[in-house]
Amino acid sequence: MISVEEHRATVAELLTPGRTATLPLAGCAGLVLAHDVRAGVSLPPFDNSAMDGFAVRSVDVVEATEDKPVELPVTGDIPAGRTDVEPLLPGTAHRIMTGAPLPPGADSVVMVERTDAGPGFAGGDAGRVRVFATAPPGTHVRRTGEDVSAGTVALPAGSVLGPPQLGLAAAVGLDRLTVYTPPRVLVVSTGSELVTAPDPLRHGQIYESNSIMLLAALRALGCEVRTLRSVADDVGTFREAVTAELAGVDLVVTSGGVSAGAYEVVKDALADAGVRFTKVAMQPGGPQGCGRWEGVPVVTLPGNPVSVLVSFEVFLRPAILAAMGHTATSRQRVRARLTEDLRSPVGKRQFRRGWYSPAVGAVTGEVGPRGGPGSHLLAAFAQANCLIELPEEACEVVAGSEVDVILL
Ligand SMILES: Nc1nc2c(c(=O)[nH]1)N[C@H]1C(S)=C(S)[C@@H](COP(=O)(O)OP(=O)(O)OC[C@H]3O[C@@H](n4cnc5c(N)ncnc54)[C@H](O)[C@@H]3O)O[C@H]1N2
Ligand code: MOO
Repeated sequence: MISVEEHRATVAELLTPGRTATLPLAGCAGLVLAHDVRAGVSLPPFDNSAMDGFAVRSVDVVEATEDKPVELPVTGDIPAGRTDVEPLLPGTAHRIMTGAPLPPGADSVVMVERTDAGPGFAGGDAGRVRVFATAPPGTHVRRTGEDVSAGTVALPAGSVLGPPQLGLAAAVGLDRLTVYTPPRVLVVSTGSELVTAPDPLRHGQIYESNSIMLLAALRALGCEVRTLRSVADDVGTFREAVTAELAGVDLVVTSGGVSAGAYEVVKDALADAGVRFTKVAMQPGGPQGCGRWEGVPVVTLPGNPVSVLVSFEVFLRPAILAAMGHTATSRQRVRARLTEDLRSPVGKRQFRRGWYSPAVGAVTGEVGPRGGPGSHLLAAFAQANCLIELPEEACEVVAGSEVDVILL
């Protein structure tokens, strides 16, 4: 029997390093940047106005007050996007809009509300403006390079490309980025008892559910997923079905057929072909395997539905995130007070499904189990928002004690 950490490390090794690709920005959301990205332009690229108003020389309005406004002739109009801005002569003002380039000679902006033009430039005399307030140098001016300087690293390698990171890439003039691409995964559910809905069930058959769980979990990480939903417990059939789908696949994930029975199709097909089968000291998810088959990484999960999803959380999710360049690969963990007594097998780490209620003020959060330890209890998992992790040495954990909780 190997430890959770040993198997986690073996699975992680199998999946690194990740592939990279240069993709249009729209295809990069949620992915991780593979190289440093330097800004091709400064942000802002030019000194510009932060307000709708009038570009002035600060010295010209140094005496302006509500009672004694300074009146200036308006000799220019600068909407955003204007590229041929004339210099501002001393003793004059230019109408200027937010984002428009500051005219040479101007060093500040008076917002329109501080003039007789008023909001929307609806009032006053279009040829002249009365300014009611001073505008010391730099007032409402957004300086060139204040946000990013051209040539500097705007986004370091390893950045997770969420909305602000992608916005920044676009703002510095990039249309594509080199990112770690998510693995393309083939999910294979094995079991001669499996039927896919809406076909009718005969006694002894069950509806196949593992592949959709794995598909959802993998897609949530950004993976491309294909599924084989019910491959019979026959070595020849299994090999043929999987081989036919292997082209372009970076990872095969199977469920079922790995324990100690007589029809363990995954074990029988792959044990002599490069996949190592082991027992991990955990519950659920004890029987596990991983290795390469025809050069493609394969991770074999036990068939019980809860075991599948717990195994995904414990082994596959961190390994896939790491292969995608993420450094934060763990779920958020918290300590919480247990609301019920729990029993756990000594020598195995137990992952119980639970419901976590967050801390309120100084009181620690609470967690209660959802369903028993059985790895067939999928309905209970569907009511859970966390896993309660009970260590190998735990045996009886009494209500009120603090336990580790993994937030899903
Ligand atoms: N003698 C022993 N028996 C078992 C052991 C053991 O150590 N010694 N381990 C038990 C544990 S723990 C697990 S977990 C299971 C794992 O068995 P397999 O990986 O071989 O899985 P199967 O037998 O194929 O299936 C187990 C269970 O899950 C259902 N199943 C399978 N695939 C699906 C699917 N795609 N959708 C829905 N349900 C599925 C299947 O019908 C079985 O009920 O072995 C224990 N036995
Ligand atoms: O190891 Mo099994 O996954 O307990 O049901």
